[in-house]
Amino acid sequence: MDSLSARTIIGRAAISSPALLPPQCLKFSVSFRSAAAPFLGRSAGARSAGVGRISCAAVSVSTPVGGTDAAVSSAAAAVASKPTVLVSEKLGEAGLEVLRGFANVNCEYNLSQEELCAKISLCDALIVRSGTKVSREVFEAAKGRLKVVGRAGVGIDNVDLQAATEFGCLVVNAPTANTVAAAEHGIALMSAMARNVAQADASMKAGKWQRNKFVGVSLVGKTLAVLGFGKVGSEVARRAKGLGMHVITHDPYAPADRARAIGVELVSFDEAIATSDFISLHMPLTPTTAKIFNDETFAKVKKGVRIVNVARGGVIDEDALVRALDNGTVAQAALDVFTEEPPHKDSPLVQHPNVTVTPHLGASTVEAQEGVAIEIAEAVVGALNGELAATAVNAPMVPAEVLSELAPYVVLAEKLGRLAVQLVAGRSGIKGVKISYASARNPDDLDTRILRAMVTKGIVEPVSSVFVNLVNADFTAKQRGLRITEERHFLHGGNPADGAPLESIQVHLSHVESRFASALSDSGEVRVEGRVKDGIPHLTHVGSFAVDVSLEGNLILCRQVDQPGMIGRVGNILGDDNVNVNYMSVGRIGHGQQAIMAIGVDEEPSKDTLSKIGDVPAIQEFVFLKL
Ligand SMILES: NC(=O)c1ccc[n+]([C@@H]2O[C@H](COP(=O)([O-])OP(=O)(O)OC[C@H]3O[C@@H](n4cnc5c(N)ncnc54)[C@H](O)[C@@H]3O)[C@@H](O)[C@H]2O)c1
Ligand SMILES: O=C(O)[C@H](O)COP(=O)(O)O
Repeated sequence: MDSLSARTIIGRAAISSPALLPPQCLKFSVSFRSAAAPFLGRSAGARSAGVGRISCAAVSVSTPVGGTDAAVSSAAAAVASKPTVLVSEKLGEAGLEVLRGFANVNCEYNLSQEELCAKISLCDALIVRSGTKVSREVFEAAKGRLKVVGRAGVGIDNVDLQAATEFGCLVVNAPTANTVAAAEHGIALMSAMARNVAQADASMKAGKWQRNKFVGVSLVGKTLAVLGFGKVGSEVARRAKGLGMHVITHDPYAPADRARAIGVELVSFDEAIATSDFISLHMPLTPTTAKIFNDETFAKVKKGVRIVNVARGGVIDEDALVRALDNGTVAQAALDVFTEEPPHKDSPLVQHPNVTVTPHLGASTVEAQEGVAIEIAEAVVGALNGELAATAVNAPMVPAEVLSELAPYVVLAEKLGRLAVQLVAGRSGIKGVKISYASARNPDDLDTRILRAMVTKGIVEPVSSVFVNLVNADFTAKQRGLRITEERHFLHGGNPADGAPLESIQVHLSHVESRFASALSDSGEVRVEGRVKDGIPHLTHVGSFAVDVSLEGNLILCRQVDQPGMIGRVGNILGDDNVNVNYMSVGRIGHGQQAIMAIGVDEEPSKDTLSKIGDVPAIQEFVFLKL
């Protein structure tokens, strides 16, 4: 019988029958449902470690042959006071040591989904890598006991965050410790691909000596496009420069000076893919980057390009890549990640002679795994102790009454952040963010932490793999070089007791270029303002223009010369594409002068429909924004 499938009772140890076990190793299991306070609470006895030997197999205690009942129950009490952590994938020893100093640790690898569900209600924390699916069923099966899921790595696409939040379970990750390992693997794959190392190795092991067949290409002097200039991408760029490559990068949200600092030029996506000999992918998998490499993109690359992917399989349409390899558009590919992992063994991509593959090894170095293990173990222990986790990825913590009052403003703040970031032109980068709140409340009575966090979330999430909440918002902003300032405008004359907590929120992004020039204020910053009307967030200003559109669905902003018939023309174009308009407003400078039309739409218009809107002669500029 293993320790986690043993009978559980709350608050005291349930000792399994000695008759079923060797007398030297009595096993028992306990539940800590009461040990964790509301937010993962502080478990008082958790640090007072043990009587007896507590092994990696969690709640396993040895007692000498003939040990007294008192000794057994004393050991039981010590174990009962510790939380239980299930580690479901291989974790570095140093991290296990940190965990063992605090908790009963159970390492059980390769669990099926059913086995994981069967054990989880006996665990306070679960630590995984990318191979364990922490689905809604797992949270349901935990029956409220699971307090923390620790992801020993960056990507948390294998954890159902929505379910975690619903079940009050904090999710933490280890975002930095495997950066260098991933970058090194990218460089290793690029070099191995260019020199046919894997193919030549297989050929020799098959008894052949094919020197002419495996002539490679050189890296020196070649152009490498790094797509995604975050933690891993910038380390790849640095290393590639050391190999004598000309490195360019595309990252719509990376500050230009960070790229300049290491001698890398920021270019547009089309320029990057059209001019490079090698492409290395380092962006997160988001709705925008999903299948960003597809038939259309491959048609624009330099013929014979070589592609490396150590990011996420889903950023490439794998069928399109096979076609591009077959017709020579792409000469070679080196892939560490796949849409489905593991991929089918007969996958035409994996079996393609011009493709080099590794089974998601980017983070798999001894050093990275030790680093990740320590990082995640400390985060999990801190969280079980009720401390704020800097790498938390879900679960905002705000008193219920504050949350309920601010609820519609929380939505407004996130949507304003989302709008603002989408209005920024590709290459200008974002550094300064100013949030202005107008309110009749005494500034001391207004807790804006969650609003600031939500603006940060709106700005960061659409463009990265980072998940932002109240816990990690400031940390994330700082890490990404965002300087967020807040300003409060006290509205005299209002009655704070009767009124809403806020009149309006403005988000300003300074020193950026905009995709929609009208979003720039007189002082040259992207500016959007919103209010809550009847509980619904509305956009009320874009740049210097007043508009009024509810922030639901998606948004089209058009600047045009004020003239009759514009609403009808654009409405008809959208109607022809079955796109439902849910809200529309026009704000203008003066009669017959410039005006801005803000159109809320339920569906996403096709490219063709958007270009028809752009073709309306009176429309000077327009932009489609996802809320
Ligand atoms: N293979 C592995 O084992 C392994 C290891 C570590 C990380 N990863 C993956 O690598 C990726 C990058 O990780 P990171 O830690 O550098 O993340 P990061 O958040 O530091 O960097 C991602 C960068 O991509 C940029 N970006 C977002 N949308 C983009 C777009 N449309 N085009 C170009 N750039 C865009 C962001 O601005 C950001 O700078 C993630 O997908 C991560 O899961 C894989
Ligand atoms: O997102 C990550 O950190 C990497 O993809 C590594 O995943 P792994 O921990 O399963 O190796």
